[in-house]
Amino acid sequence: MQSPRRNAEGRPLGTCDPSSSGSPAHGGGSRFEFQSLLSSRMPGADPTSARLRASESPVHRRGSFPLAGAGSSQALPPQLPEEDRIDLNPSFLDIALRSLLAIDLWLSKKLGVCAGESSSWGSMRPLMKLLEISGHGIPWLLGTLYCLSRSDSWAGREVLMNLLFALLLDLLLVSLIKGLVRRRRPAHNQMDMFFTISVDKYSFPSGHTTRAALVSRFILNHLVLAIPLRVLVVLWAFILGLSRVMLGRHNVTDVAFGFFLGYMQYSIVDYCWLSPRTAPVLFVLWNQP
Ligand SMILES: CC(C)=CCC/C(C)=C/COP(=O)(O)O
Repeated sequence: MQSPRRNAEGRPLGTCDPSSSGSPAHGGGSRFEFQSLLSSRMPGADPTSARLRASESPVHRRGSFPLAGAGSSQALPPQLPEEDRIDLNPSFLDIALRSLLAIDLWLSKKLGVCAGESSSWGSMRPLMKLLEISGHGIPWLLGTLYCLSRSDSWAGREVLMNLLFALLLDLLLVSLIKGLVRRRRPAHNQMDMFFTISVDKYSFPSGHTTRAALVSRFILNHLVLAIPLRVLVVLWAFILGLSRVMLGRHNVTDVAFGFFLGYMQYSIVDYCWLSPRTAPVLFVLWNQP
């Protein structure tokens, strides 16, 4: 007759010491059999596979599986780095943020209909890229500098000087936040943007969107425009933001925060408004009509 299989302490599997035998508290019956099967291997018999099992199990990741330490401190699984552990007790805020992130990724993928030539709206891609150029920093900076050099009125120079300040502030803040947050662009994005700087490999926030919100608020406040043109300016900013997601350049939250940041940046510019009275040096330097 075949002899029963034994655990590391020499006890046949399916039995245990008298103090724990059959007690539900100690996991009697078949559950005990499972436990003794584990313990027959774990405490020193095969430390390598014990460690492997420990790292595979989410319970072991918490370092709280009772059998792991049974009888020997050597058998305790190694503590994993914090980021590798599964948090079994997340806070409400944690759950809310993770859900928002999941919705953001899902929606951004769904809306990324011009992300490639073969995408469902791939034929619209050239139009979206035209919109992209309309919100790029280079044409706005060069255009403002050109107008500043051609302006022959104090009022015009003051407005353009502040637009230049706004554009530079925007570049600075967006680069700073992109460098701090370091959120990668969506996986479906093709990195074929014209003239980017190093932080532009990151996506949060959308620089085109901050510029669109900032510039459109600036224009609405400092240019006298007919109503249809004012509507056009707002539409341009909105469609430019949307096109960032459609092109696959950004997630929805990058664009939403971009609108918010651009809007707030205008408030900063308005608060620090440069004029011949507040910044005389700047205006004297540019006083060559
Ligand atoms: C180098 C200059 C002057 C501007 C860079 C403009 C640019 C490529 C920004 C990235 O925008 P998104 O964050 O919307 O992709």
